[in-house]
Amino acid sequence: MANTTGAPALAASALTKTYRGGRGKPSVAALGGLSFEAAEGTVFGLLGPNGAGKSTTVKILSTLSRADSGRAFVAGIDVAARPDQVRHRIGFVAQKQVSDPMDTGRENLVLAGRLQGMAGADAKARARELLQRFSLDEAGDRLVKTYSGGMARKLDVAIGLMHRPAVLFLDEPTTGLDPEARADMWAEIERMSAEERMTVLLTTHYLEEADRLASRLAIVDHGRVVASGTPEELKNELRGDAVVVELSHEADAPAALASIGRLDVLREVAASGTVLRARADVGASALPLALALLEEAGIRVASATVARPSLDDVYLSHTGRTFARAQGEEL
Ligand SMILES: Nc1ncnc2c1ncn2[C@@H]1O[C@H](COP(=O)(O)OP(=O)(O)OP(=O)(O)O)[C@@H](O)[C@H]1O
Repeated sequence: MANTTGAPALAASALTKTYRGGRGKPSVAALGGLSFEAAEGTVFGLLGPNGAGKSTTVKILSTLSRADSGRAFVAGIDVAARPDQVRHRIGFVAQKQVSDPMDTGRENLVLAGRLQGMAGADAKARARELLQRFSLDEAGDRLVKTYSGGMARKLDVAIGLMHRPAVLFLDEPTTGLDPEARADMWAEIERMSAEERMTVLLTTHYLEEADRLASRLAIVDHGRVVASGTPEELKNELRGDAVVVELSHEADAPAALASIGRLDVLREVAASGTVLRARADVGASALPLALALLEEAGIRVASATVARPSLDDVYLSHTGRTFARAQGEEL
């Protein structure tokens, strides 16, 4: 279903949402004025640690939940005012498995198509096409309970695609998959977005996944977008190289910070556990100076690297903490 309005495929504007506690539990402010726009035909990534507010945003955009304030649009249609119109245009692949393990893959697909109002022959043809596309054609007539985790996840994505949605929501599509199944899913998502010419909203807490798949992304932290752009733009915002030094002992971190903090070739020096991070215009010449100072102070170093900025550095520069640490805080 093409979007002929010229509006962005997806738009969220100043969304807020607080989950009321009840029974003595405190309220949780999940979204605190979240805004972004995604252009038609692109993969847009919402990247953030667990609890950042990604799923809440997806639920609001896909009409499953209502915002307390702010507005959300799919293909220019207000999701709160016209949820039925929005539902026809979207596919939603939730974190939990939706397929019935006691049916075959093909039966699951055909049923999903019929529930979406497709005629029987059309649903069967589309099921055949999607089983082939996701390399599930040989497994298509087996019960889903015999599928691997990666196969079941691909079937869930295919179910979301049955009615040819204009926008597909993929909520954490590779969580729980092993590295091989994850790489396979990435290749499928890339192929799918190219072939189906759909807009995909991908939520993920994997930096590598966002970097690889999203043409644009918004980094979400505590219910707000803290940075957005293409992965390259976000990384280019950070001038210079990342210098990373891992200490042998976390107890040395304060002394190490004080020591290398004196170097004026280093900026944004920060410690997180045993890891010290800083930025330098020329990392390769700043690193030996830093190591010399640490040695002078009697501080043992486990490893040291110089790298081009990563999305982790972008996250750190906007939130003051590393992605891994933010992830840990929420678990
Ligand atoms: N139904 C609910 N009731 C109460 N609190 C909720 C509910 N759903 C989410 N929350 C809270 O709202 C905040 C945002 O959660 P949300 O699921 O949107 O984050 P997320 O970024 O998608 O994380 P995850 O990757 O773990 O799903 C979290 O603090 C979470 O605990």
